Amino acid sequence: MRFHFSPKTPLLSLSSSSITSLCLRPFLPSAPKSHFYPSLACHVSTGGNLRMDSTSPDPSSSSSVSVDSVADGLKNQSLREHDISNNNNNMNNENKKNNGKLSLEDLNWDHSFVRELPGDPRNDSIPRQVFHACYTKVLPSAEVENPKLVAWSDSVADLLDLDPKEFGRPDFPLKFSGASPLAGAVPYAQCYGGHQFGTWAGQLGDGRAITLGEIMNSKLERWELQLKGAGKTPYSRFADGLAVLRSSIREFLCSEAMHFLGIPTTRALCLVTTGKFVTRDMFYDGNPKDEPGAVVCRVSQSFLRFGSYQIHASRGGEDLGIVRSLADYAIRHHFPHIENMSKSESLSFSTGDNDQSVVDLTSNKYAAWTVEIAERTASLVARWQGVGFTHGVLNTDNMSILGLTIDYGPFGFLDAFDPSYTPNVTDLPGRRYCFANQPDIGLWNIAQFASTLMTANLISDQEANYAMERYGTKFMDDYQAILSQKLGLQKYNKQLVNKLLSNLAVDKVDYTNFFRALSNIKADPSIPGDELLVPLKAVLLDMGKERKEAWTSWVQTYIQELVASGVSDEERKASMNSVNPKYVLRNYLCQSAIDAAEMGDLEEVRRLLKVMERPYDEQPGMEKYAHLPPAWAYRPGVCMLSCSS
Ligand SMILES: Nc1ncnc2c1ncn2[C@@H]1O[C@H](COP(=O)(O)OP(=O)(O)OP(=O)(O)O)[C@@H](O)[C@H]1O
Ligand SMILES: [Mg+2]
Repeated sequence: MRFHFSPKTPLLSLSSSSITSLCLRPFLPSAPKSHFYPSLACHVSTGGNLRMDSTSPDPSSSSSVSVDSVADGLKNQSLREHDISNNNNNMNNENKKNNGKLSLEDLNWDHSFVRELPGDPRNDSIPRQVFHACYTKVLPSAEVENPKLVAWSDSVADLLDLDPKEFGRPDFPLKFSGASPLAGAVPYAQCYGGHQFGTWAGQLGDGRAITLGEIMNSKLERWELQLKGAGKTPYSRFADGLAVLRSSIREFLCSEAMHFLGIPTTRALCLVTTGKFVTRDMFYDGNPKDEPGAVVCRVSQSFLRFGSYQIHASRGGEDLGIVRSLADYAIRHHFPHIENMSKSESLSFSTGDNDQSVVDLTSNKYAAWTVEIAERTASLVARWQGVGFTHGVLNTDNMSILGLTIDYGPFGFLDAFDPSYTPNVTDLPGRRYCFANQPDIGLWNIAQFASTLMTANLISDQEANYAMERYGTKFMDDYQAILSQKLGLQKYNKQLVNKLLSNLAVDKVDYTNFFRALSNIKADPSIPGDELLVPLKAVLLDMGKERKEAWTSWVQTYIQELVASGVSDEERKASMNSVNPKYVLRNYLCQSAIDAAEMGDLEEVRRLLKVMERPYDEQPGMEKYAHLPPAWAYRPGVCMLSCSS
């Protein structure tokens, strides 16, 4: 694969044939290629094209759930419920209690971001363009009344060395709704920009997320804490700075579900309700609805995004120096191996077939950094494809430089296999961010990022090309390895995979349940043809003769491959079940938990978290969480969502 990249010519005359071949383009509705590859303009265009849905609070609006019923329901949750010792049967945690575990007051804060990078001299939250600065110090300001803890993650507390007993403190919800300050925090909102749906949108920034600072744990890991939904900042533009319980439950649960699936992601420490209502326009009927407000405390080693760099490059002039400072900052704290890169390491790569030029990554740390970001992104997207995760809004402001899944908005896991699936109604016209396009979009976003660094003179066009090339190679390698593991095979068999994906799409087979059931196939070529589909009968539903024959033929080929691999059925089943989850956070499961929580019953959110913490285990008694979506799941707002939340 060879890309031509120059700041002067529009990028992405790129032929990403090797990626698109895996992207099931043949199954997609036709969308003009140019839609996916608009010209690269981040360093020349400053035109705003904001796509955020606005909110219009309307006091006269009717609401299906009254403020009082929810408030009462939430009030009834006694503090005893939040006592983590009642909830935590894990002996390890029991042993660790008070053994190196810290209270909120004892957390080890550091504030490297505000200390090392330029800040906004103003600290008000009036919406404005913030120039020459990476952040604005602002305090959480969401209105709060009797906030309640909805859910929490023991495993994230563990990352922070936080004593899980702290979740039971009466003032915990006040602190994590932002109503009462957390000792040691220095809150700020980050300035960033981004390409939204392929168009440069100018300054975006943390419009409703407020970072409290970074916590250094006993392993000297740095963890940034951020309250999402904590009120307005200078980056809120025309919106309210708030988040609703519905979207916060989705973000909280999916952050943790993805982590336990083994997919790099930002994490979530806790979710609290604010006790106040927030009005949102519903995309499906255009009516405003009052919903309970909420705040999620997100945790990540860093929330730096591609857009964190783009905004400064787009402004040019002295702000180009900020791109460099931000790159130095990221490398220093999050890519120390690159900082310490030894010249003696052999890191030279040929850039093309003719081999006229060689990229030496040891001579430019920014190039090595770009390549690593490209590879991490490729690896992340490959993992998404493996579990059927569709992000829904892969704008460059939602792309983490650490290769983490970030921003759980209108995401969705595939139920029936459909490469053109997008969970985001805003995306329906072009399906830019549909499941099958994610690998290409990852590359498009890397191209924007690389271009940003070129604009700041940190990398050459050759190095940018090389990073994109590495994206393609890494994606292919990881995707093929993941698909092979899912099939229980040591070697990637392209024909077998292509035929399988085609069959899955034709028959709209449930992606998760299919792979889980597949481990029941025995590597026995003597099984008669009419019995071959028996192990799959729960997942291959309502099939005519022709389709049965297509599947039988595929299973026959598959069995031949299994026999050739020589692995025992038991061993293969165990290894397949360790990569093919039984439980994924299907949108309808989220919705059930949301419906219950909005009525004041918080148990379903907590139960769902527990199930999603062990996605690869059978979990007897929890089988209903692996069921296909019921008919009601197809109502608008459940499997199809909007960005506005
Ligand atoms: N209710 C809101 N109030 C203020 N700003 C908002 C609101 N919703 C979204 N934004 C801002 O709009 C931009 C794009 O929104 P997007 O849906 O990607 O982000 P988000 O879900 O708020 O944030 P994040 O990427 O931090 O998870 C971001 O700058 C975001 O902060
Ligand atoms: Mg976002």
